[in-house]
Amino acid sequence: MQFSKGHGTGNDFVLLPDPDGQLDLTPSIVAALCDRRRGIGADGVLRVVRAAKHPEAVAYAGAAEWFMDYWNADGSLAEMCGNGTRVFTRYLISTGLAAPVGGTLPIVTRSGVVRAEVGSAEIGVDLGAPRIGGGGVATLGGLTLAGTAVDCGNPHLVCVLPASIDLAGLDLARSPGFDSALFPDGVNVEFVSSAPPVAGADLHVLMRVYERGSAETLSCGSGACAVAAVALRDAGRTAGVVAVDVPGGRLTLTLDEQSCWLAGPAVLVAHGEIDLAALTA
Ligand SMILES: N[C@@H](CCC[C@H](N)C(=O)O)C(=O)O
Repeated sequence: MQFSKGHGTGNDFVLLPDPDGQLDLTPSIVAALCDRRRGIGADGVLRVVRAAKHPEAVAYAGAAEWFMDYWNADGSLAEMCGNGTRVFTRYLISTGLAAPVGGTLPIVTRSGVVRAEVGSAEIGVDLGAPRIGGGGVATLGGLTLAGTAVDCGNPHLVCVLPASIDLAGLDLARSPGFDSALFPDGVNVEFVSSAPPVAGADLHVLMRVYERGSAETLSCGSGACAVAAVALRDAGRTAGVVAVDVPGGRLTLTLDEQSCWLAGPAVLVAHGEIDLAALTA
């Protein structure tokens, strides 16, 4: 089976072209593909399938041709993947499967249709306005950290660290604890600290994330949207540009009441063939 490998600020994906929805993709195949020793290795899988050919996307086939069928590294499904939509767009354009019209390309996700905007190096995507919810807590080692629930299509808990806690020193080798009554389907947990001002942004923060289904990753686009929304709220603003530095690079978030543009690099690094039978043997 053909595959490509790509990443957005180090959040990496295996892309599987399956335009007619014929591949019987299973959680165990996804987990094997994402295995960094026995498989290709990735934070998730993006199956590239026509919306008209996938039962979860067919209702949107009039609005967008392609469905990003996103799977986490552990084989679970997620509603949204911000960096995934940007890498998916790069793949569609570079393979000639789609071309932007007026610079934009619509993509179907489990969370509805998002609009990607294609620049030469960067790809931006409008994930829609994040919905800020109530408070929650994350536990990590001996720490109990206050957070804010944010819905970006998928669930997030944004924990802004007190100045006394060093972001780089957090041990994210294991999942943080969270309130499963508040997040019955699990949650992506972001840890945030402030950073000195940078040109072109109203606010600048540092972020690490422990992703539902993928453990700690170098970047999370929807997580960066959630973090930017909380940073703007805490600054008493409803709109603005937030630079979010993740271990894999910089994402730029531009928010107003209606939209959240997530922009950053999206690159394809490999194309090849994988033996699915050997992978799961
Ligand atoms: N890395 C992604 C988010 C992927 C899905 C997430 N792990 C979940 O289960 O919700 C991003 O860039 O948004």
